[in-house]
Amino acid sequence: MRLNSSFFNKIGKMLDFYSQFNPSPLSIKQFLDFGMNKCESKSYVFLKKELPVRLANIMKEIALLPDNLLRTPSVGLLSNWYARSFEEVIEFEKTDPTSDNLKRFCMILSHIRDRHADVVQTMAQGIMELKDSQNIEPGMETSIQYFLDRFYMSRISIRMLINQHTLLFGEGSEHAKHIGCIEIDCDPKIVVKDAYENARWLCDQYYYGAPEIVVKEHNELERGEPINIVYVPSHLYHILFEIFKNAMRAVMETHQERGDIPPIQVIIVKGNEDICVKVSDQGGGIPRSSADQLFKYMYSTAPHPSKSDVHTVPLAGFGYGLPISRLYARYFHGDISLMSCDGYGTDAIIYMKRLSDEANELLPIFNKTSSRFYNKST
Ligand SMILES: O=C(O)CCCOc1c(F)cc(-c2c(C(=O)NCc3ccc(C(=O)O)cc3)noc2-c2cc(Cl)c(O)cc2O)cc1F
Repeated sequence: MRLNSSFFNKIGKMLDFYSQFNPSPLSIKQFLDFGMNKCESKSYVFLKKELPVRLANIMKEIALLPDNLLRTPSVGLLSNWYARSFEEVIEFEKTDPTSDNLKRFCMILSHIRDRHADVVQTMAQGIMELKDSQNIEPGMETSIQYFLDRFYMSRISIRMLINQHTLLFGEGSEHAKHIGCIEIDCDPKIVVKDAYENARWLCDQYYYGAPEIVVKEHNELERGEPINIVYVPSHLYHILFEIFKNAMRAVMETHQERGDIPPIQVIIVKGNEDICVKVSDQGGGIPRSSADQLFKYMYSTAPHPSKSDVHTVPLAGFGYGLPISRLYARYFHGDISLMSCDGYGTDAIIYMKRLSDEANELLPIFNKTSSRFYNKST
C-alpha cells in the first residue's frame, strides 16, 4: 500500500506534536514493579502516549538523513513501516481502556512487532545501496554511525515496551520467574552455555571443529554463592552469541592447521556495582589501531553476505553483530569493552548493572542538539 502525501501531511502534524516530548526511560526495577502488580489499563494509558513519543522521536531523525540515503528503496520501505505503525498507535490516543480497545491494542502491538522484524537488515541493505551508488566520505560515515546507534537503540526500546505488554497481557502463557521478558534470577552461566553451544554448532559446520569452553565464577559479594542477575536473558544471549562467534572465528582462523585448539575462557564476576562476563580467547588478536573498527557498522573482515552467503559463511553476518550487541549492553546502562593483544588473543568484557534500580533504559532523544549533527535544516 503506497502512502500518499496527504497521509504524510496528516501524520506530519502528529509527528511534530509527539516529537516535542522526550521519551520516558524505565528501569528494570520499574518494569518489574509494574509487572508484579500488573494492570492492563495502566499499561495501555502509558503506552498509547509513550510509543508514539518514541516512534516520533526517531522518525524525525530518519527524516534528517542525507537525501541519497533517504531515497534508497530500503529506507523508503522501512520509513513506510514506521509511518503506518505510528498512525496505528495514535488511533488509540483519545480512547478509553475498554475491553475491546485493550484487546485490539494488544493485537496492533503484535502486528507492529512483526512488521518491523526485518528493520535491521533492511537498514543495512539501505546503507549498502548507498555505498554501492557512491563513495561515503568520512564525515558521512560518522553521521551514519551516530544515527544507526540511536536508530537501533530506539528499536530495542520500542520492542522492549511492546514485548512486556504483549507478554503480560497477551494470550501467551506465563513463565515461572519471568516478568514479561525479564528473568528475576537469571543465571548468566546458563546463558553462557546456551550461546556457546549454538555458536559452536555453527563453527563446527564451517571449520569441522571448535574451541572448548572453560567457565569460572567469582562472587565477590557472597563468596562461593551462585551468581544471579535480574535481566533480560534474550539480550544477554544476543551479546554472548555474537562474541562467541567472533572468538571462535579468530581461534579457528589462527589454529586451523595446528591440532591444539586453545579453549575459550569465561569468568563471571559479581562485584558491588557490576556483574561482568569476560570472554577470553587466544585467536591471535587484532591490532590496537584496528580494534575500534569492530564497533563500526561498515566494518567487517568478512565479505558482505549476499542472501546465499549467510548460510555458507555462518560466523559472519552484515558486520552489525558487535555494534548492536554493544547497544543491548548499553540499553540498561551496561557496556561491552574489547581488549585485544595483537599476536595473542582478545578479551571481551560485558558489563551489566547489579542493581535493577540502576539499570535504566538509555534512550536517544531527538532535539536541536541531535538535529545539528545531521547538518540539515529541520
Ligand atoms: O561479519 C560479521 O558480522 C563479523 C564481524 C566481526 O568479524 C571478526 C571476527 F569474527 C573476529 C575478529 C578478531 C580477530 C581477527 O580477525 N584478527 C585478524 C586481524 C588482523 C589484522 C586486522 C587489521 O589489521 O585490520 C584485522 C583482523 N582477532 O580477534 C578477533 C575478535 C574480535 C572480537 Cl569482537 C571478539 O569478541 C573476539 C575476537 O577474538 C575480527 C573480526 F572483524
